[in-house]
Amino acid sequence: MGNTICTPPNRASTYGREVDVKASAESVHPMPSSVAVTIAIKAQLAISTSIDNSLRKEKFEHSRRAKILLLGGADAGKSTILKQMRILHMTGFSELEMHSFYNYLRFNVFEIFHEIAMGVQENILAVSEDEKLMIYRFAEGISWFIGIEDEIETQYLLNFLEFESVQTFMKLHPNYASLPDNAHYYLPKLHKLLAPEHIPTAEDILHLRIPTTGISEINFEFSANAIRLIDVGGQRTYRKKWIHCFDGVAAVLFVASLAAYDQALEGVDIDSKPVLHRDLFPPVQLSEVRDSTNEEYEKRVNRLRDSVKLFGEMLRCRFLRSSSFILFLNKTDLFAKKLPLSPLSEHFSSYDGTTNEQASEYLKDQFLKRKSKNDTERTLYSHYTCATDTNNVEFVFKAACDIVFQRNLHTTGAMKCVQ
Ligand SMILES: Nc1nc2c(ncn2[C@@H]2O[C@H](COP(=O)(O)OP(=O)(O)OP(=O)(O)O)[C@@H](O)[C@H]2O)c(=O)[nH]1
Ligand SMILES: [Mg+2]
Repeated sequence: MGNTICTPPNRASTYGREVDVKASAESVHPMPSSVAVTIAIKAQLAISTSIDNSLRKEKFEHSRRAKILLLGGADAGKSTILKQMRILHMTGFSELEMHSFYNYLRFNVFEIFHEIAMGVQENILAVSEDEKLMIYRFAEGISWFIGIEDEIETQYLLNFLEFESVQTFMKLHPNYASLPDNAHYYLPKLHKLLAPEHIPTAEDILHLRIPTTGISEINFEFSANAIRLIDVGGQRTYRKKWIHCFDGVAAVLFVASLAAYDQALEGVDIDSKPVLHRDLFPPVQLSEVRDSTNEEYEKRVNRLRDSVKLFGEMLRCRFLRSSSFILFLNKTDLFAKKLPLSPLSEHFSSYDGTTNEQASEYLKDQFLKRKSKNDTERTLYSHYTCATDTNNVEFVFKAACDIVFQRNLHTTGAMKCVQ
């Protein structure tokens, strides 16, 4: 995904060049071997000095950069924030990248339809035989689509949305818990998105769901500060890699999705080939999560509880003790949409509020109270964010940087509430 990763100069290839210099010098001007050796040693020394200088320069560049780490559970919005930084403070996406995102976009659309098909199968009984067959196929996964021409495939996709059962389901469950969050953005503009000539726009790319599996970083300048922003994969299997980034961290931006309060951890935890992966591990069904009264079970499967727990673990991590912690309570747009239809009290039994603001404050408290009483040195800051909204991210990132760089602490607007 075109992340800028700084790699040190390649010593092997440079040494390779040294051999060439020696060989070509000898072939053009044959000379006594002792003179040739002296020249070769001098050339080698010059190359070595130049490598050392560039390594020193790079080390200096890195050391003057503030290292900011994006942490948080899967699907929280970390990579979306990194993409926003590329749009805001770098050159955005190249045309080539824009093109390459088209296939991801189609995958994401399949993923949405797969989830809808699973929901229809479970909740809607009376459908015609034709519809039943198609819904069964989409619920099955993507494999039967392989080999079908793009045009026919697009027709299948567009027809699917017209099915009465699908429309009824979407009306009854517009915020079905395992429906991917980007469904609200992609579904209304499906005709346009699936057209073969369509080149994904920056907004389309911001809504893509591509789980991060490794560690990526970008370097950029912001308000006279040099920043090194690092993004990691939030799925549990990838968290063991995080430790490699914990050295010299100026700040942790911990991203948590507020909209995850009714989502099951296992159900939404997907791999880079989401549909195929789900064939092997079917999602935890919505009814299972809702009906659960066992707190231990809820803890195990609720995505937001997992995020709260993870936040506590990061706060206690000894390598991050001197890092600032800024909590991004993300996906405020989806949270506001789903709250009236999926009450918070059904998932967090101690919640007894009624408004959007009370619900978001309650969830914020769940995070903030994870800070140990002995941790008196650090102040926790939090923001409500919508990572797909470029203006909002620009604002909160600036506020976060003010905190990180110890400036304008009193005017950051931290703890801003959801509107
Ligand atoms: N509507 C909405 N969608 C969001 C928001 N933030 C992120 N998303 C979407 O949520 C999905 C997941 O976002 P990512 O940025 O890939 O999540 P991540 O934290 O990097 O996930 P991992 O790489 O698995 O750790 C994408 O489809 C994003 O477009 C938000 O504030 N609002
Ligand atoms: Mg990511």
